[in-house]
Amino acid sequence: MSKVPVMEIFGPTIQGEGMVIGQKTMFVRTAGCDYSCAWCDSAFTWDGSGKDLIKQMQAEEIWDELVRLGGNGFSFVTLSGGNPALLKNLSFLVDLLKEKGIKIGLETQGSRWQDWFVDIDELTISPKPPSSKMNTDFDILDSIMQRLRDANRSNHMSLKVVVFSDEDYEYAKKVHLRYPDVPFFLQVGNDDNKTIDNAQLVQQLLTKYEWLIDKTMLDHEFKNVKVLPQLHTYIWGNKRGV
Ligand SMILES: C[S@@+](CC[C@H](N)C(=O)[O-])C[C@H]1O[C@@H](n2cnc3c(N)ncnc32)[C@H](O)[C@@H]1O
Ligand SMILES: Nc1nc2[nH]cc(C(=O)O)c2c(=O)[nH]1
Ligand code: SF4
Ligand SMILES: [Mg+2]
Repeated sequence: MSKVPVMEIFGPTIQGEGMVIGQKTMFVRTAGCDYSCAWCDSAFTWDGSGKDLIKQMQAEEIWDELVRLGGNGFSFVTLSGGNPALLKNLSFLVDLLKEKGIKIGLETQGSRWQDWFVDIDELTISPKPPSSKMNTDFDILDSIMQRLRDANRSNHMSLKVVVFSDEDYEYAKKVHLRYPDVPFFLQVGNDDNKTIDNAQLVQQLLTKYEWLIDKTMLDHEFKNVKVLPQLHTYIWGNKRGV
């Protein structure tokens, strides 16, 4: 059937990350991931802790929920997870959103390809650095980047690497230099993704943001790059569904 496992639908909120940071958007978060990043801030999508929240939904049901939450006050929907790229059937939702005139964003890590990627307006590929404990399959990543280029999607995609350490930073640079023409974003890692002490979290994140900016500004090999915070964490901390 044409259903997909949905973990949560929320919004309107702002896109807190990457190429369309600040964009008013709704979110559809799918369940399941082929990775298990050490610092995943959405581990409930894959570690079993959120399994009772998973709903198998048709595209029309997802649309109804988006409209129930957002009324006619939204024009952008971001698909995230988990890894939405595990789900061939998301093509039905992508088609429906296009039909409704809604712009679509996607967050994925670059481990899987889906044909519906070419219909995404703002596609973020976020390969994972060493601190995640995941290994990047660069053959797969190369083929995804090539397919997107071949489909003339270069203006609709970007790379985003989350950085927690010097080693992560070097990995990020390697990714950037491998695909130098693709818009590239560095993002501050949140290594305290359980705390409810927002004041302390923000202090910590600001310090790390300054560290990442300082490092990048002194680096002559990293030229055309944007250094961003994970904006929503500076506003809502680790709260879910925002
Ligand atoms: C939860 S993931 C879901 C989409 C997809 N699985 C991916 O990783 O790109 C969405 C984004 O959040 C980032 N992220 C996850 N945990 C984070 C953390 N603790 N600090 C900063 N960014 C994080 C990921 O790197 C990714 O760019
Ligand atoms: N506001 C907000 N922006 C986000 N950008 C990427 C998110 C994600 O979890 O994929 C996310 C999220 O969960 N909330
Ligand atoms: S790839 Fe994304 S959702 Fe999957 S574990 Fe890593 S950060 Fe979490
Ligand atoms: Mg998130």
